[in-house]
Amino acid sequence: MTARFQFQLAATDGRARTGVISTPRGEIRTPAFMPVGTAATVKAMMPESVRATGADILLGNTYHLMLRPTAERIAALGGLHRFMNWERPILTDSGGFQVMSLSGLRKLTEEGVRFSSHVDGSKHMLTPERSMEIQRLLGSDIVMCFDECPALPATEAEVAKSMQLSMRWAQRSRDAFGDRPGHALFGIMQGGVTRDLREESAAKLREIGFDGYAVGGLAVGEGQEAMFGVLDYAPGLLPEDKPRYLMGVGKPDDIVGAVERGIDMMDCVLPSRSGRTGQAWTRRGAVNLKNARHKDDPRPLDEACTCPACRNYSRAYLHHVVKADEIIGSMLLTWHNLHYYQDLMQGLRDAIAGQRLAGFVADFHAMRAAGDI
Ligand SMILES: CNc1nc2c(CC[C@H]3O[C@@H](OC)[C@H](O)[C@@H]3OC)c3nc(N)[nH]c(=O)c3cc2[nH]1
Ligand SMILES: [Zn+2]
Repeated sequence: MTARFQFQLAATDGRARTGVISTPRGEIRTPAFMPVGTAATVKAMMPESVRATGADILLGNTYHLMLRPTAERIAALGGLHRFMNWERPILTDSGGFQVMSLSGLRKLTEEGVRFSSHVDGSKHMLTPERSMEIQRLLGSDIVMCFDECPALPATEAEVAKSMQLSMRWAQRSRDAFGDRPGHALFGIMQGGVTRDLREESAAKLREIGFDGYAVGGLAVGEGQEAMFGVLDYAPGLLPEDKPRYLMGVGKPDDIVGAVERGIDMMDCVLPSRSGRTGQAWTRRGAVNLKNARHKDDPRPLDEACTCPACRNYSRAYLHHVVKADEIIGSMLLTWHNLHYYQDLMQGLRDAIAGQRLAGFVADFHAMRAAGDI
C-alpha cells in the first residue's frame, strides 16, 4: 500500500503505453477506462458489479454533488468513498464543463462562474478555489483543475481567450489545492483544434506542474477525424512520465485510436447511458436490442463474453425486458457494456505489453467489419 500517488510505465508500443498508477486506495492499470458515477452511483450498477467488470477507478462530478446532496453533507457522512460504498480510487471532474452544459442563467467572469441549479434553480458560484474545496470535501483521489471548455462553434480568438482563462484558473487551482500527499491534481489542456494554442496551453501547464495531465476540449462535437488530428500531436506535448487523460471519450473505436496515440486514461457515459436505451456494444459492433429481429433469437448477445447477461440470457429475453422497459434490462446491458469496455482495455494493455498492438488493432477493426451481429 503506497502513501503516494505515482505512475510507473511498464511498456510502450509505438506511442502507446501501458503501466500502473499507484494510489493509497489501490492501483489503476493503464490504459484505463473509468466508468462514470456522476451522482455517486454508476447508474443501474451496484459498486461490487462495477468492480466485477474490471474497473479500478470510477468518476464522480463536482457539479452534480455540490447541488445534491452537497459536498458538505457527503463530508459529514465520511466522504464520497464511504457514501457510495466504493473504496477504490475516485476521480472527480471540477464542475466547469457541466455548468456550461447543464445549468441555466450562467455568468462567466475572471472570478468564476455564477449559475442557477438545474435541480431547483438555486444560485451558486464555482471558482477554482471553491472547486478544490468541494473535491477535497468529497475526498476524491484525483482532482481536476477548474477549467472552461468552450462550446462549439467557437472562433480561434474565442478559443484562445477561453484557454488563457483556463490557464489562469489552473494556477489558482494549483495554489488552492495545496500539498496533499496521496492525492493528485490534474491539469487540463485546452486550445480547441488549433496547434499553437494547444502548445501554449501545454507549456503553461508544465510550467505550473501537475501529477497528471488531461486533454480537454475534445469530444464536444468536433468529430473523430478532428479529434484524432489533435491527438496526433497533443499527448506528445505532455510529460512522458505522467498519466495522460482524454476526457469524455468515447466509442470503442475512439478509445482504440486514442490509446494508439498515447492516451492512458479515458471516461465516457456511453456504455452506461446506451445500456439504459437498449444498446449493446460488442466485439462485432453495436447491437440495438429494441430491434424486432431479436424477438425469437435464443443465442446470447456475444457467445465469447463472460458477463452475466451473455452467460445467462438470450437475445430474445434481452429484447423482451428492453421493450417492456423492465429495470433488469438496464442492469444487464449496462453490466455487459462496462464488461466489454474493460475487456477491450485489458486486450489493449496485454497487446502493448506484448509489443503486438498493431495486430490487435487490425483484428479489432476486422471483427467489426465482419457484420452479422
Ligand atoms: C463527453 N465529452 C466531453 N466530456 C468532457 C468533460 C466532462 C467529463 C466529465 O463529464 C462526466 O460525464 C457526463 C464525467 O463524469 C466526466 O467526469 C470527469 C470535460 N471536463 C472538463 N473539466 N474539461 C473538459 O475540457 C472536458 C471535455 C469533455 N468532453
Ligand atoms: Zn456480455
